[in-house]
Parts: sequence; structure tokens; C-alpha cells
Amino acid sequence: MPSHQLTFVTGNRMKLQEVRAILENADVDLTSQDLDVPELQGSTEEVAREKCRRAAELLQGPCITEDTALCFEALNGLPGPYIKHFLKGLGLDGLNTLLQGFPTTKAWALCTFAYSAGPGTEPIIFEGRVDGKIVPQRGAEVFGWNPIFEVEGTGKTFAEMSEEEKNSCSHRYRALEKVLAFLREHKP
Ligand SMILES: O=c1nc[nH]c2c1ncn2[C@H]1C[C@H](O)[C@@H](COP(=O)(O)OP(=O)(O)OP(=O)(O)O)O1
Ligand SMILES: [Mg+2]
Repeated sequence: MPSHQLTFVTGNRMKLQEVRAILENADVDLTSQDLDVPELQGSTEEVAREKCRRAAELLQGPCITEDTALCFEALNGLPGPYIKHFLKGLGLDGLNTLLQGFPTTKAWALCTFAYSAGPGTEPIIFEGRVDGKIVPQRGAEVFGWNPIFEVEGTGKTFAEMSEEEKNSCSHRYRALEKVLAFLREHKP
């Protein structure tokens, strides 16, 4: 049976590595394009849709893109899709400081995959969410905000988990499960 051909457009090598690991046994032939597509402001879904539209235009073909948001309950879900710039500007410590004085450090990680069948088509959205809280950093500082996000019910930050452990419970895994269910219903 032919496998699904997917082109994942991302400028983030760690995302690509995790997506490849999660899809290892899936019937998907994944290629990647290392493009940092400009992101407009808006809700997580608006950012994800527009990035995917632009990526499909750039590639002139079908593609998937992914947006990761880190949402603080005390801030009504912000920084959300703007976490990349908050992390760059404030660092891991600064993100903790940001929450000082607020009654809760609860947070959730939200992964949004968008699939476009090609330029001019409306992207389809797949979301995966994991709840947790923001903590002073623990674990290896290898990927983004992993050291300050403690996953509910585990007592561990993502940075304290093995790759396999993270990839079996992450926001990214949960979103990819939905992508795979969609692909199973739409045979190539
Ligand atoms: O599982 C994760 N664990 C920890 N940190 C993470 C994760 N996933 C993304 N991140 C970081 C990367 C970036 O600082 C921001 C998301 O921004 P986001 O625009 O989605 O990613 P990006 O610009 O690096 O790559 P892309 O070219 O796919 O847009 O959160
Ligand atoms: Mg980005």
C-alpha cells in the first residue's frame, strides 16, 4: 500500500526530530523543508492557518506546518503562540518571574498542526494539549521551554523525561495522533 507523502515545513530541528520519532512506525513518508515562515499575530489557530497557507504558497504544493504555544492560565492563555519571543526576551528564569504575584502557575502546552492540500486550499487544523505548571528550571536545557514545564501527574519537566517518555505524552504526540487518524481516513 502506498504511504502518505508529507512535507513538514519548519525551521526548528528539534521539532522535526520529535515528529520523525513519533511517526517512526506510521505509514508516512516524511520529508522536510527548513523554512522559517513568517508568522502573523492572532489566536493560535489563526497563526497556524496563515503560516500553513504561506508555506503551501512557498512550496507550491501540499505541506504540514506546526505551531507550538505555551499558555499561562494566570495570563488568560498568553504568551500562547508568542512564546518564542517571550522565551528569547525573558529566558527561562524570566518566564518564572513573569508569574510572580499571580495566584497560579498552571499552564498548558498546545501543539497545532495545519495541513494544506496545496496553494489556495484552506488548511485543516489538528490540536494536542498537555496540562502542567511553570516551575524553576529542571533538567537539560536542550529544547526551548522544556525545563520549566512540569507535566501534570508526572512530577517531571519535559526536560527530565527521556525522548521516548516525552514523545508518548506530549502536546506534539497528541496532535499527531489526530493527524494520523485523518490520514487513515484519507488513503493516498
Ligand atoms: O515541545 C517543545 N518543548 C519545548 N519548547 C518547544 C517545544 N516546541 C516548540 N518549542 C519552542 C520553540 C519556540 O521557541 C517556541 C514555538 O514557536 P514556533 O513558532 O512554534 O516554533 P519555531 O519558530 O521554532 O519553528 P517553526 O519554523 O516550525 O515555526 O516554543
Ligand atoms: Mg515559528
